Amino acid sequence: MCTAATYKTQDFYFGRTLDYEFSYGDEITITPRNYPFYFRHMGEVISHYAIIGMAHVAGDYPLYYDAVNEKGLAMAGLNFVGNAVYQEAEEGRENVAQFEFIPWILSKCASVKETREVLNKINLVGTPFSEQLPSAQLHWIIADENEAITVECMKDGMHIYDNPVGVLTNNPPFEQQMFQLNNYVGLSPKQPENRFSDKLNFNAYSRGMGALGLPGDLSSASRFAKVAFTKMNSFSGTSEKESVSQFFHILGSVDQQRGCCEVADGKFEITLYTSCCNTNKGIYYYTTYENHQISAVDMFGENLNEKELIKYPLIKGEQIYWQN
Ligand SMILES: C[C@H](CCC(=O)NCCS(=O)(=O)O)[C@H]1CC[C@H]2[C@@H]3[C@H](O)C[C@@H]4C[C@H](O)CC[C@]4(C)[C@H]3C[C@H](O)[C@]12C
Repeated sequence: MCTAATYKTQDFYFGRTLDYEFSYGDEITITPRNYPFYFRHMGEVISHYAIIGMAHVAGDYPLYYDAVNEKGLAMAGLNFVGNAVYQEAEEGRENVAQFEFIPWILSKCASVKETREVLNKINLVGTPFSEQLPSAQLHWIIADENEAITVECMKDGMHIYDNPVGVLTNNPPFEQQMFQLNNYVGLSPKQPENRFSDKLNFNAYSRGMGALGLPGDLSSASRFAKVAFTKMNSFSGTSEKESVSQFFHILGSVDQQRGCCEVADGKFEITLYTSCCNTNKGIYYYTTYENHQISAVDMFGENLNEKELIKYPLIKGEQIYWQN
């Protein structure tokens, strides 16, 4: 399972949890402006916007999971198993392989508005990256500081939804996730008022009872409601540190601990990493399952006119600050 969210204070933040039972070998990867992209069906793009994000780099190609470009457009792919259906390549259309989707959009679009136009022309195809890395069944959230959308390719074609809540998890399809939020309309961060019956006396014996009924399990539909409630009611200062801290708390509401989601005998899905990107400043913050200290890579700290990928391995292992 995975969860993605957006958050706006002074700047705009975008990030995700990557929940899985193993890592593909992920690195913070900066694709500078002159790294040549060779798109399988669309040819070469020599110069483009710079991108920073989490990727598995295979054969010098950045297979991005989530990323943001230098214009502040952000995008993440999350599992959509059993629902994602890609098309066959067609003559005369902009055929983009599923693994190229993030590079294709982030290399050329500066906003969601521009993305919508590019999406109208795309035919998202299932061409695999390699025999070892076949097509992943995903859906995507794409966001800038003004709006967010969800893109789902299903058997009846590509759907582009406005995403007013700015979150995405996994199954079921996005329209159903949004519909199910109706179940929680009565929840509130305030203490509950008695609407049950004026013939009974109630005692709000604990704080937090206004949100009683908010799910806490790890299913995708439950995480959608949990993180939507947390994000929509989130309150923080607007400084960088306060915003980043709050963002990690928002995604912390759907963190997966080893042991609670068994996907095969003795194999557990966990939150391998959590990311938070300041899309305005091009800074990629992250924590990993074993390292709660926030680490960061600043895209603009690099020479973005280079041609070679710039990679930073994840810092793993707890960084404990001893006070005596
Ligand atoms: C496994 C990841 C998604 C995690 C997730 O959503 N878990 C939910 C589990 S569940 O459904 O709810 O059960 C996805 C997100 C991005 C994916 C990667 C990216 O799409 C980039 C390439 C794409 C290649 O086609 C396959 C390898 C790959 C390197 C992908 C491997 C894997 O499918 C990733 C890492």
